[in-house]
Amino acid sequence: MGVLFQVLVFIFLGSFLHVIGRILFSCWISPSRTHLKLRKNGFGGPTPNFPLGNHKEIKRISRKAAASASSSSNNNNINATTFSSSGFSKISNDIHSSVFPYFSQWQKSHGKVFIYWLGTEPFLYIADPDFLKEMSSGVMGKSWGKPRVFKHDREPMFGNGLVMAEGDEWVHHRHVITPAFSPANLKAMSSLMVESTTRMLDKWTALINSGNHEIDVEREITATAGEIIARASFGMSYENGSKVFEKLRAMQITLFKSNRYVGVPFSKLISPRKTMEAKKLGNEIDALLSSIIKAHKSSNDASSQKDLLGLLLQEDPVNGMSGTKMLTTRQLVDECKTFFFGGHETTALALSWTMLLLATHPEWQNKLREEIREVTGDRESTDFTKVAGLKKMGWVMNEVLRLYPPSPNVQRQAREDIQVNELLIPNGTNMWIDVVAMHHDPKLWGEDVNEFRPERFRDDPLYGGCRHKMGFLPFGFGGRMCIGRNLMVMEYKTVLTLILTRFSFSISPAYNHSPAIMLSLRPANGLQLILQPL
Ligand code: HEM
Repeated sequence: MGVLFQVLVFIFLGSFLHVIGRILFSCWISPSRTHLKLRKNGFGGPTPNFPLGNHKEIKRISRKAAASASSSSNNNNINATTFSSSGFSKISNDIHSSVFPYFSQWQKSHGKVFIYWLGTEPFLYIADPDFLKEMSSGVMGKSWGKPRVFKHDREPMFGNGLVMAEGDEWVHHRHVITPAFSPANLKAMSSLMVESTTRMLDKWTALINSGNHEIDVEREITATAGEIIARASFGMSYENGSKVFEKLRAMQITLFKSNRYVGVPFSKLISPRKTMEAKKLGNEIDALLSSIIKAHKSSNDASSQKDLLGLLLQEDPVNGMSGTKMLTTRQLVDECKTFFFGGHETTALALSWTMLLLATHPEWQNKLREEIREVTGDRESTDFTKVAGLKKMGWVMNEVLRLYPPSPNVQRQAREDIQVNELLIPNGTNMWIDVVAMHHDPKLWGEDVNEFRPERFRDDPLYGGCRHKMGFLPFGFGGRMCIGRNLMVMEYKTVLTLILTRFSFSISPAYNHSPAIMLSLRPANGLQLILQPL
């Protein structure tokens, strides 16, 4: 008995010490090593504290910025929307210091490349396109990882879908999914886009006819983009699409609206209710999507073969494998979540910010209407190829993506040591690429950087005259660049064409200009516009 007891105590103590050792290694020794190697390169940064890293400072600076924004707003100052007696309104597009106040402040003392800490995870902050180019030039898409700390945090939302997959698994998924975005497949989705948008616009007309001219267009467009992605990508009915959409939205709010301590060990225990809630929503969404996939597999409906899910389930013509073998049901569920989320919110935000900027620049509303008339020939035409040829609309789109990039940052984690000239970025380094900072950098864009000037893209349609090719990254960079960008462009042009041919719009006095980050860059209080039928 005595010996058995001693053995049990020994095993218990051994396991306990093993667990403590592992925690110490992953929370302290390994990140400190990475940090030391990075410091050796001469990178500076704010001083971290164990175990919160720079979270405290981030919160303090954010609180201060919010307080000063609210007092400026009361004084009709920097971020406020201002109205003159004629009703003309003006907004400030100088948003970096309000959406990322801590980065903006740290940049002043530490430059455009520095180290900061989220909990026990060191991050290399990058807002220098030259450094980014040097760092990424020799690295293939499949060699980049995504920060494990975010994967963990966002697991209920994306699972291990394409956004999060790595290595050979990422190559396989990207290879299977890419053909689904071919021009022919996109064309087939175009009529669904027109249908869903027309339904939304008919609702707007009904609201206006009942005397309500003020509409929160962000809410409306987000719901419609959700419907479009649900129908076009997965052949979901409007009802099923709405169910998934509502649950994903609830999960996003649960995960990203509250104060979070990403990277802090055991941080999920700080708010167990939220963690449980996100997990429960995640399971419900998975169950719903599994049943949709099952129904899809047994469906003989020809139209369901053409949507994204249908294409993923089709036979591989070369290897004769069915999609079920190409991707497992678990993988399909994760891809559905990834596309549903990544595919509607970003596009809806691009359209919403466009509505805001066009509301404050009525001359551009007119220019676009004129172009639509010239290119499409008649008011109601949304012909896929004609809409694709709307050049000025393309400039407007790029300028909006520059000023208000829906994906405000891009992340990477090194999966091998990376040499940048004489510097070494060690394997495991997390990277945070600040897209908002680069898109608002006067050194890259000139002194008019915060002005809405779509004509920047007239002579340089890809980079808008940016002084560095890596300075304009609305869709990311390299092999991991957004797979849905062509779908987005088509949806953007189709929806905007339909809106502009039916309505003119201006900002409502109810609108409060507060761009904020909730994973994406969004208007914190919706986007209220006053609409007039044409
Ligand atoms: C305005 C609209 C959009 C914006 C601003 C946007 C932006 C981005 C960005 C910044 C990335 C990360 C790229 C990187 O890491 O280098 C990305 C990746 C991705 N996007 Fe988009 N996106 C948009 C629309 C869409 C649409 C419509 C879909 C799908 C229907 C989509 C699906 C994806 C997927 C699956 C990835 C992961 C690609 C990979 O890692 O291989 N996105 N997007």
